[in-house]
Amino acid sequence: MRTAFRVTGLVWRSAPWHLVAYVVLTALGGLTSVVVAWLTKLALDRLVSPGPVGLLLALATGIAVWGLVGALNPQFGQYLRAELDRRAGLRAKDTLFAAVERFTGLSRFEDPEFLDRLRLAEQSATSPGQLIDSVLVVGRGGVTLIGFVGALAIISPWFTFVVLAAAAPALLVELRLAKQRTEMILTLTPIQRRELFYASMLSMASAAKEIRLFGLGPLLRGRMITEARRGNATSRDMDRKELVHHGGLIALAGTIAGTGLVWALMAAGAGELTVGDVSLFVAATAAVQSATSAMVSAAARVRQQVLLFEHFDAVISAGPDLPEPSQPGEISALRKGIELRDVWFRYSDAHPWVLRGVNLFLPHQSTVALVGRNGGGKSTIVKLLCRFYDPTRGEIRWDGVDIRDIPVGELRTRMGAVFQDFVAYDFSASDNIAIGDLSAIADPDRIELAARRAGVHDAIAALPRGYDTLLTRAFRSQSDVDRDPGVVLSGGQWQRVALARAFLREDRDLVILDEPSAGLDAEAEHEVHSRLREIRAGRTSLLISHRLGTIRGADHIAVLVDGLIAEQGTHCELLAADGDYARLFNLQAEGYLAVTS
Ligand SMILES: Nc1ncnc2c1ncn2[C@@H]1O[C@H](COP(=O)(O)OP(=O)(O)OP(=O)(O)O)[C@@H](O)[C@H]1O
Repeated sequence: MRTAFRVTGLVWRSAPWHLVAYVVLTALGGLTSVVVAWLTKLALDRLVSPGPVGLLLALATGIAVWGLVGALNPQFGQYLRAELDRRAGLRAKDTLFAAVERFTGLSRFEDPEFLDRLRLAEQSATSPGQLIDSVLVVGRGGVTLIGFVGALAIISPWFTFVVLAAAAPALLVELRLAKQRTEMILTLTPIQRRELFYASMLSMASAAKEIRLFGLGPLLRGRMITEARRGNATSRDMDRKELVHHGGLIALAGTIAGTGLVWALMAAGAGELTVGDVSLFVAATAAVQSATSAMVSAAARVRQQVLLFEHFDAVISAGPDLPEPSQPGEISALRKGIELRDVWFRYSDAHPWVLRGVNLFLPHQSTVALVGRNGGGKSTIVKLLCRFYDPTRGEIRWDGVDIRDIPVGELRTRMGAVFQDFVAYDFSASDNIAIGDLSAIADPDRIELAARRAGVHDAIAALPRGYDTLLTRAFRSQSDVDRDPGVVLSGGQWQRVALARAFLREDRDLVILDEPSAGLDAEAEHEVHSRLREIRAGRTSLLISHRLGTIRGADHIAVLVDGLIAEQGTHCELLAADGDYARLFNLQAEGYLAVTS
């Protein structure tokens, strides 16, 4: 009931007048058949024993008018129902994704159960009007039922009882089916998500190269079809169950109606019923049966929709994924530095340890470079600094304050970052740069300056519509004037767009650069690193790069081995120590020497 009220509240807030109109229309819909049946009975009786013509005319007009109301009702109802869904669906979607936005960490997006639930929530958010509709069908059925049960009871009380009693097993059967259908939807959700994944891979430009070169099409298509078959088998089972049960219920209703008709005709033949009574009996039996069956299946649908809507409710009322500070501390401009103190981390209890007691200090206004093997945990440290996860053990302190005690939004406004796996959005070039700082979205000068500093201005200026060019070929511009297709940037150009985002945030207290020059040619790398030195000058920064030549100028270099900082110092100190860093550095240097010799 609580969920049903919440949905009603949502629909009411989204479209109150449409809801009122829909309720009135539904009630009228329920009344129409009762009124028409009674008027028909009276008109037929009048025909058999003629009276004043005026009365017959009034009855005939009444039947015609109510018949017209009955015919138009579904059309208006359909429009109102669709409008309710559109308006309430919009609000529900907004509410749902606003709730998703409130999850500040990443763990929920890596939890298949949560993702299944989110999909169910999305599905129920698309048509919250369905639940209202089903409730109203129950109400409309109620109105029809009351109207006809009276008529039927006058003609035959025992038969009324039989017709109504037949609805009880139907209700039980429908409720059971609704429960099973809900369970089926839960089973189907992960199957459908996988099927959707394969289908999107098959139509995604970014995957098209490998799919074609490696001949992956049949594999992906085969897997997609396997999932679709699995889904079909699950829903087929359910459909068969419904067929059997509904078939049984319809056979029962038909038998009762047929028996009733035989009795009514025999009674009319014996003079116990009038022709009008027979007409009313037939109409009442059909109406009571269809109203009870509609009510019963609508009641079952209400139950199913409530169960599904509970997933929507669960997502929008889910607590924070990262604990919020009970007494949030103030975050001020960084003055001393950021310290990782005995930080241990694993992605979940089922995952191995990635960090095993990292101690690292990022002093104010200096650059710390982090190096280590692939999978060593460097990007994980970045994610912890941004508080996408909390350390499993240990703490990270911002000028001595645990970052868990600082509101996460404020912490993040103090940071700029180029992530190793930055996102190439299907937006215009201008918007793609403004991603770095949305306050620049309407400031073309700031965007251009950032692009110039990242060395990508000339490339963007040369595009068909300059900064307004879409950086994707999956969509067309929405402008009526311009139907130019978008363009695809090269990997290195994208890398520079990501750098331009960082330039927009260069005034932040902490700048994180995770492989910022990956994909750049040697000249560009050299140029970009000299520009990055500009960003880093006088700021606190963390630089991650596998090209050790680009980090030798860092104030401090830390080497991450087996989840621990194995050595740290300046480039010269580490070379002198002749440890891991010296070995890796010499290995790379030898590679360059070998080419030149
Ligand atoms: N979201 C995640 N869930 C589970 N394990 C993860 C996740 N992200 C990373 N890992 C694991 O954590 C370990 C460290 O990964 P991380 O990306 O931090 O390494 P890295 O040092 O940045 O590597 P690279 O030099 O290749 O970029 C790897 O074993 C990786 O498989």
